[in-house]
Amino acid sequence: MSFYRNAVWFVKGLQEYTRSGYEAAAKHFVASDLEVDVSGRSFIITGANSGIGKATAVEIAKRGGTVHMVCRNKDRADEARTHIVEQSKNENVHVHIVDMSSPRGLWEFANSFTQNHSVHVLINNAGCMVNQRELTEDGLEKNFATNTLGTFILTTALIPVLKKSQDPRVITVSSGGMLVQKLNLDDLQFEKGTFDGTMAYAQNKRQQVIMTEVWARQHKEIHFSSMHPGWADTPAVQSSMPDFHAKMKNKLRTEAQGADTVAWLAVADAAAKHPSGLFFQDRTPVSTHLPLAFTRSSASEEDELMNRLEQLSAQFKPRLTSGL
Ligand SMILES: NC(=O)c1ccc[n+]([C@@H]2O[C@H](COP(=O)([O-])OP(=O)(O)OC[C@H]3O[C@@H](n4cnc5c(N)ncnc54)[C@H](O)[C@@H]3O)[C@@H](O)[C@H]2O)c1
Repeated sequence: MSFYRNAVWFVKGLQEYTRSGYEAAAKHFVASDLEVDVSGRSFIITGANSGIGKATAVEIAKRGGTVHMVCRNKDRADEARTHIVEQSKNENVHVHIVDMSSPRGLWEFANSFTQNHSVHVLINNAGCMVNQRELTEDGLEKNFATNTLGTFILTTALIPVLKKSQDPRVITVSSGGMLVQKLNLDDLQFEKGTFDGTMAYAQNKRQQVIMTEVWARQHKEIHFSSMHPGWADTPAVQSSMPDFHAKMKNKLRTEAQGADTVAWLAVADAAAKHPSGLFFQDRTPVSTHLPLAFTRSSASEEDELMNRLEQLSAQFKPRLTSGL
């Protein structure tokens, strides 16, 4: 089954996820969708110092939005901030230093952030593909801690404040790679068998899509989406998938092309007209399953995922003053 899924996925990717796939899809885009002014709206973008996150930050800042960059490394974040301000001529770009793989750090960030700022749109963009099984200082597997638990905690912590905003949205940058994985509740932190970083990543990205669907059902006031940026030439692809990058580099999308649907989901009125909870590719909702791939999970399995994440994240929740 995994050979079938991988083969079908790769053929689909060559047609759709490449630069030529983007160019074909872009012929149907409505240019005026992005002709908006989002001054006064506040956007949190995780991993905004690089790749798709940085390109998204530029697009939002150009349209007047206030950008809150959530990044791990201060020097890299400050450098990216300078670039975003230069490109957009918008000074309302702020840096917050947070490690997405640190549950405690995330709870603390969300608590202090919400005491001083509003948020209209959360963009869960930070992500990693760590190819060896590594643990964080809390003993969590690193891909899981960053991609799944980090996304879960930041979103959960911000949902109450998002609900107080006008037209609140949450966009999670997942990956088409998730199409090869079925939710696996037996081994959330990849303790069993031989570790495969690509499959761990794809499993996390499947979990992000499921979280988005469940949140959309639970929180009707907020518009949730997940998305696939296509195959874009970013530092993550260069460092985590060097063979893929070497073979595909002439076919990869630019960072801006990868960011297009993220920005569209974040600012366009047309995006919010779609139902909440869908998975997008090139401004269009697409299936979250390949044909005959048997990757669907049951509602009870999906609830179980959310319960496990809730329990795990609660272990790291400090006593906080604002009652998050
Ligand atoms: N580039 C692609 O082809 C592609 C395809 C599918 C999905 N994606 C997804 O797009 C998103 C952005 O990736 P990219 O390709 O732009 O790569 P990138 O390396 O340029 O960006 C990833 C960002 O996440 C940040 N990050 C990683 N771990 C973090 C942590 N623990 N704490 C805080 N920040 C952390 C990085 O510092 C970086 O800013 C990721 O979620 C990735 O999975 C990318």
